Amino acid sequence: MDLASFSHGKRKVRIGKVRRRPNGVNEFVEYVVGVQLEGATEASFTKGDNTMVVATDTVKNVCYVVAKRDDMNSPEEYGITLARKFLDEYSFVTGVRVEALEKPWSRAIVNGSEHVHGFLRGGQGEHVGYVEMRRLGSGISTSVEGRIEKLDVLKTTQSGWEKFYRDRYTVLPDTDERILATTVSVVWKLSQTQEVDYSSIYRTLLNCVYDGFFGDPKMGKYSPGVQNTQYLIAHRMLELVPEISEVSMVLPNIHFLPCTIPAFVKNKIQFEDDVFIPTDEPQGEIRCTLKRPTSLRAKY
Ligand SMILES: O=c1[nH]c(=O)c2[nH]c(=O)[nH]c2[nH]1
Repeated sequence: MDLASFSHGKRKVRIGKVRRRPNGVNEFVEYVVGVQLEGATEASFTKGDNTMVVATDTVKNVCYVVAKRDDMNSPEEYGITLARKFLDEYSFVTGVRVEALEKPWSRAIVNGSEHVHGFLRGGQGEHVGYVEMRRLGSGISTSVEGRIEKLDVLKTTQSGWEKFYRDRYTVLPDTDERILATTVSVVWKLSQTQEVDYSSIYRTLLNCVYDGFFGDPKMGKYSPGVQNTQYLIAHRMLELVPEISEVSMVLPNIHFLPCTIPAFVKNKIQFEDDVFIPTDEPQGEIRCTLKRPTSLRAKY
């Protein structure tokens, strides 16, 4: 029997970090980190020989050592520093995969002013950095992905789903008026990993989601379907951020059903796009990946 693939590490390493600025303002970030190490550790699986295995407890400790030294400005940067530390420290480790997820905390506003050291669990989704670093000849190869996860968004109008394919199994009527709700997941690949402002890219891409999904604050923007809205958001992301080569999005369509329960019908109460029944499942699931055409890829 062949041992086809193997690695080991720690997941769910939770780290909180306070940056105390000289002006008395404190910043706070919380990360949840996962690390997998690759190397010649077959013997620990096949023979119980652990001599070349960095204990997962040590892996966890290294996460905290790097958190002490790194500014933790973005999950991507922290992931790069952490992956590099494992390769520098352990010559027998050949590859590292790091996932760092930033939990959303936002500064508290008290009586209209930003608090210097108070934070609220904020609801703007989660920012994840994913780094793979491997020894390659005498050098090191690095690939970095950023992600937005668990970003719940909803709009109460300016959404429809019409003129889709119909057959004898179709019951859904056309509509140009519905609630559109989803939990946004985006993954973007970086075509360069040095001198990248990962936080700024994250904020720009988050804004692409807001802009593409909600549209103008007064007017909104009509969505003819999750497919088109998703495509336009990903397209705008690639237009605005030259450092990314590829964007993938997964958008569930979380259905809010018109409330037409028998009590409504019996009492001649009309549904007027007002009372809905929120549902958890089933959900539509719409996916796409957009890549920059090869000829237009930035040359780094
Ligand atoms: O935006 C949508 N895309 C679909 O593919 C679909 N299918 C469906 O039943 N409702 C919707 N809505």
